[in-house]
Amino acid sequence: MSIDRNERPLEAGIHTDLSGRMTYGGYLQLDRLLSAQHPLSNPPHHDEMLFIVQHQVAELWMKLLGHELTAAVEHLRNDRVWQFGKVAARCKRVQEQLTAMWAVLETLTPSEYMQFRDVLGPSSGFQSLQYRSIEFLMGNKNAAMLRVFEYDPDAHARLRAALDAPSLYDEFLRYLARWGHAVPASHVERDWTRAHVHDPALLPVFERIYENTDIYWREYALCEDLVDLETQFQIWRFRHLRTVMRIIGFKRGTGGSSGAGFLRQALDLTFFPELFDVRSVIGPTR
Ligand code: HEM
Ligand SMILES: N[C@@H](CC(=O)c1ccccc1NC=O)C(=O)O
Repeated sequence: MSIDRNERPLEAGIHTDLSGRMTYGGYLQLDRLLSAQHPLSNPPHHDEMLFIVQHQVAELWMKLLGHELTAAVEHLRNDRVWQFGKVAARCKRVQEQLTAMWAVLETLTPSEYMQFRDVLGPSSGFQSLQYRSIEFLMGNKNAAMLRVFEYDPDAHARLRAALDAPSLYDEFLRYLARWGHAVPASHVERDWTRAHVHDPALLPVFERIYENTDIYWREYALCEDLVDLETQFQIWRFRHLRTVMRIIGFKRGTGGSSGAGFLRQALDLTFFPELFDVRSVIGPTR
């Protein structure tokens, strides 16, 4: 019995003749994925691998998040509330992964990072197409961000498409209008390229939902999903800021910004402001 030798025997059914057949590495294209980590420091700095892998993994999770959020918007557009909830639940789990990742990067000391930071030149996460697309998809539109992508016409066109399309919040407000809620017409048809700006006229809509959850339980569940998504997004931004402060303090960013001060301003951006504001006007209900 080979278990005595602390070995697990192969079972007879296990495939060992895999030439010309679908394999693990082939299906996942691991040869491409795992040959895309090239430290630029010379000689290679041990910690640059962490920096590269950390960003690549974040971009992979963002790929899934963008994919799921796009589906979520489509579900809302077609009144598929249950399907929306299912996709939103997955998005939240992905966001948790993205947030938990900061703890890995925080093992990089300030002086280790300074030993290879110069190889980054003017590159910065500020130029992440996927990150900016997700922000646009959620509703933080900002046409000025497109300028950063002028060097790459394909990326520019993709971000432009995200700017032009209704966001998650836009589709949510349109959903509410379709289902009889008093959403002002200015939210049902508008210039989608503009960021949503806080509108007190939306408060009665949400007040009615939050004060009558037994009637509007569908709408309430949707609202709370959006609140979760925004909260998770803000936690990611906050953890990014704290990691940045811990590693480069208040140095300027490689992307040309003031650094921590610039990132802190992002904490004041909001996707679904009325969903937080409504709580200030809710009274006791019986
Ligand atoms: C040593 C680690 C890191 C430092 C020191 C850092 C620093 C910065 C700074 C200073 C900015 C502002 C733009 C600039 O001037 O460069 C920025 C933006 C950004 N970084 Fe990082 N970052 C780090 C890691 C990461 C990681 C792991 C990601 C994940 C993809 C990331 C994603 C972003 C994004 C998306 C922005 C744009 C944020 C916005 O527009 O509000 N960063 N980063
Ligand atoms: N902005 C960072 C550099 C940086 O973190 C970075 C550089 C290249 C690719 C991704 C990056 N991550 C986030 O900004 C810095 O100022 O050190």
